[in-house]
Amino acid sequence: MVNEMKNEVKNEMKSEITGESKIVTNTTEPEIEVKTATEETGDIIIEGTDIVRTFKMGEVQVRALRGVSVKIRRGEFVAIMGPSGSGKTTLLNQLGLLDTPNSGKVIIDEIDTSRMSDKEKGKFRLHNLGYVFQDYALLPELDASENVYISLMMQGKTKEEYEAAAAEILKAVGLGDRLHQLPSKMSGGQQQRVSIARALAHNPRVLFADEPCANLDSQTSKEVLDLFKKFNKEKGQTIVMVTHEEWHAAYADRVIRLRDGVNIE
Ligand SMILES: Nc1ncnc2c1ncn2[C@@H]1O[C@H](COP(=O)(O)OP(=O)(O)OP(=O)(O)O)[C@@H](O)[C@H]1O
Repeated sequence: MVNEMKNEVKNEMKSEITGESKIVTNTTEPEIEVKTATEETGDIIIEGTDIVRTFKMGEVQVRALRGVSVKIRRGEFVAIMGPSGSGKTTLLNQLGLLDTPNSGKVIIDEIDTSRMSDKEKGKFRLHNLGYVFQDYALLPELDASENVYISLMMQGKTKEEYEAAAAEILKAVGLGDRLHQLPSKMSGGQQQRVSIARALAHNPRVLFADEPCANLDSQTSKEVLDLFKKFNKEKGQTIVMVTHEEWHAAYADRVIRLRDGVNIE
């Protein structure tokens, strides 16, 4: 069953990665100012410099990012915040190598990713980065464990290794008793936990989360954010999370705020 799903998974991952399914209606041109990382010389894991991303929509050019520079330190929990259309997802996608900027650089762990081919980027993402999306992006035909270990299979781990790793991380997110449950039998919060387990199973250098609580009620959102905080504090997991909820900022060490031409920090 899992083997049969591999191609489908690859295609789904591809469309997730390319953002092909995203519907974009906002054609305004936001101006952006960013509360950039501090001048501290801590251990920088991500350095984005002068990132420009422009989208063409027919005759209209949407300048989503107008030269954004950010530094994120290893072990930091950073929230990217700002009003709708201010470029939060676009910035996350550049930092997470899900999209390519028109100009500017993204350096991850001293690796200049602008020199990578698409294939190299794909491999880098698979082995080094983890993603959580607002719609969970789980494969409905696979149970929790299979959803988690499919990317470990693709990385070439043995059956013993990937089954053990999936069980361990699902236990860590509080789903140790639901390894073989299908997503359709789970609540939204539980599905998001599976997707967090999937994102963390290979110990990524950075976890990227795009509005992970957008479809969850406040209590479940709190549980998901508590989980992020736990992995951040206990494992030193670097997390970059897009959110528009002000109360989520309290979970982050720092906020990168995008706003139409105004730095409100
Ligand atoms: N693929 C695309 N094609 C055309 N325009 C796009 C595309 N992606 C984003 N944009 C535009 O770029 C700008 C920034 O979009 P982005 O999704 O990054 O903002 P956001 O801050 O994440 O917004 P929201 O909070 O509503 O998700 C918007 O004007 C948006 O319409």
